[in-house]
Amino acid sequence: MLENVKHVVLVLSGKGGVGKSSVSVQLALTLARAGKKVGVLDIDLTGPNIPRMFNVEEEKVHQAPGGWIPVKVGDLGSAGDGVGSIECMSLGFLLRDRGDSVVWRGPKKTAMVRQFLTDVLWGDVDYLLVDTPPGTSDEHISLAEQLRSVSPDGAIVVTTPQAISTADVCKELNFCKKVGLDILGVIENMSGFVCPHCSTCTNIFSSGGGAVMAEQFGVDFFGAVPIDPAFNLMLERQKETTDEVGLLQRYGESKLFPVFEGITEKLLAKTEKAVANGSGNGEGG
Ligand SMILES: Nc1ncnc2c1ncn2[C@@H]1O[C@H](COP(=O)(O)OP(=O)(O)OP(=O)(O)O)[C@@H](O)[C@H]1O
Ligand code: SF4
Repeated sequence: MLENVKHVVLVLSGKGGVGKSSVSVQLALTLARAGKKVGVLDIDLTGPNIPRMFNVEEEKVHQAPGGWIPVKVGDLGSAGDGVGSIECMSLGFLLRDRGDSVVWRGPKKTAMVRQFLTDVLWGDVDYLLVDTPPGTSDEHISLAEQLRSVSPDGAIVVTTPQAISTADVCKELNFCKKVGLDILGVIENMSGFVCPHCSTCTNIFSSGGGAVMAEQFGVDFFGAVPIDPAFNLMLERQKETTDEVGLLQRYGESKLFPVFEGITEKLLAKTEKAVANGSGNGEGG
């Protein structure tokens, strides 16, 4: 139920493993630091990573009379005044065994996604980020058509420098056009490597292609995000961390945070301008 959701933003990629889920998580953290109430809907049925990344994989989803109640990410801590909130919903919460994988055929997946879009009791949410399964196949086209029913503000396309040198990104952008999804912006992830010893950022692969490609397609380039092993460690060590410092504050110290602050500013400028012009998520207020 999306009545109280102001903006719906899809996070897409043509290929798996390019960092779609970590981009969704970082957008959520940065938006929450900016005071926004954020929902993350993980419909990546083959690899529902969001619960693990937010360290809520042991949580149970409760069923209320009107639908599922999303799981609140509890350990955000304080990162100053006016901090928002994050809640999430993922197929991962519904699998009996966390190690189970989903080997469903198209119609069953489509039914599950429909249920996820209609039967989750989101409260007042400023931004609902939808982490979608990777790909541009026929199955994804029908999924994207379903997603259009929730009147998204548009899609953020995640790519990597390697993908830019192939036809993958063009395929992704053409896919969005074909299914009538607005592209809010492109993010080039894994663009360079932040050394864990001296913090120097080195371009391992070519970089800058994302910006050039975005220009060629006439879409906005939101930013280039380097690989930072410390970011992975931060997520992995959440269970062992016993100090009072919450996830928002810890992420605020990450080398990737300033990059996502820039990306989030562009997202806010674009989506809030659309509302001012009267073309935001049709479901929300
Ligand atoms: N910029 C980055 N710095 C460090 N690690 C990263 C970065 N981006 C992604 N990763 C790591 O790479 C791995 C794959 O990323 P992620 O799960 O976000 O990709 P995905 O595109 O969502 O994959 P899938 O297609 O399986 O859903 C994860 O372990 C993630 O933490
Ligand atoms: S980036 Fe280069 S100089 Fe810096 S620690 Fe790593 S290897 Fe050494």
